[in-house]
Amino acid sequence: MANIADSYNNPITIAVIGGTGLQSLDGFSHIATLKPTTPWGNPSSPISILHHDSPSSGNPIPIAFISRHGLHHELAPHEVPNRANIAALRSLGVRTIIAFSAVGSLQEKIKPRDFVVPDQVIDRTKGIRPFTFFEGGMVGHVGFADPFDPTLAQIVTKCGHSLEGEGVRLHDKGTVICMEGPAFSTRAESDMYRSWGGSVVNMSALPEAKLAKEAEIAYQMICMSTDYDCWHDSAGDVTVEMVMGNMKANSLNARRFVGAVLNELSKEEHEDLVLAKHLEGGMKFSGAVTAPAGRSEQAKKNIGFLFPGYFD
Ligand SMILES: CSC[C@H]1O[C@H](OP(=O)(O)O)[C@H](O)[C@@H]1O
Ligand SMILES: Nc1ncnc2[nH]cnc12
Repeated sequence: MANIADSYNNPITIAVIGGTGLQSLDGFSHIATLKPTTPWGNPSSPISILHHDSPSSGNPIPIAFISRHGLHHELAPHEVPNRANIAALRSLGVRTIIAFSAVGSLQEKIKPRDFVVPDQVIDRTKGIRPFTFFEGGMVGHVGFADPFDPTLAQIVTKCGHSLEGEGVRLHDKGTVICMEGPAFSTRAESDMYRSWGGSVVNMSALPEAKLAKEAEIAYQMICMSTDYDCWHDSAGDVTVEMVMGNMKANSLNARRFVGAVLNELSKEEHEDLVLAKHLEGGMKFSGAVTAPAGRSEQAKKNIGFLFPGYFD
């Protein structure tokens, strides 16, 4: 086996966060394994740096990969260190994240193994997960009307559609209900989410998407339906076996989907998007409200890790 380095000296702009059943990304050269630490602790897993050969330039593009629930799925949804994950990725240079999630379907037309590129989210977490970088002496309010990045979404949906007919079915909009878990929903909750217009349900979209937004990172989740939760008359109530079974059966398509997105993002024409130029400076110029005299030393240190030099 080739030597895997423990450092990587060039900036890495694109990351993939893998969820249930997607704890690694095969088919890429594994160049380095990094173990960064942040003011918010350590990420869910060591960060694998993978080289992806850009089909347009032929040059290798580095991709950072984190396994959301740890290398062996040892972290429950409410235990995922989301702030450490996002801060560690940002500190490596990451400005674009493709996040993968196994979800329950709330609509008949979203069948198990279908993919959904959501454009909205409803928060049903219970406030027990740390959900912001801006606290303890530095207040900030980020716009969250579009929780996912609309331009990145266009690229992701185009890539997904290009795989259709090869076993991939894609829905290019949808509302994710992010529930607390780890227990699955009651039938009354599942019916309520359907009445709200929810498309799919998971336990991971938040605060991940919110923290990425605060960190000025373009973020899009790709969901793969694994079950009909517990509202469906004949499909049977969701179980872990159902989720894992469908994830495993369709993992090749999930990996092909992610690979197609990485191929597209590595094109020069997307350079500004991948660097999230459209988000750059948002927190500095309009997000943070605390006047210099009110900022605590600790908050300055923490926010300085995320945005070196922004608030000096
Ligand atoms: C194992 S079933 C519930 C679990 O699956 C999803 O994980 P992820 O979003 O990381 O793919 C869901 O959000 C729950 O955490
Ligand atoms: N039914 C469900 N509810 C919440 N998270 C899920 N992940 C996969 N299926 C799910």
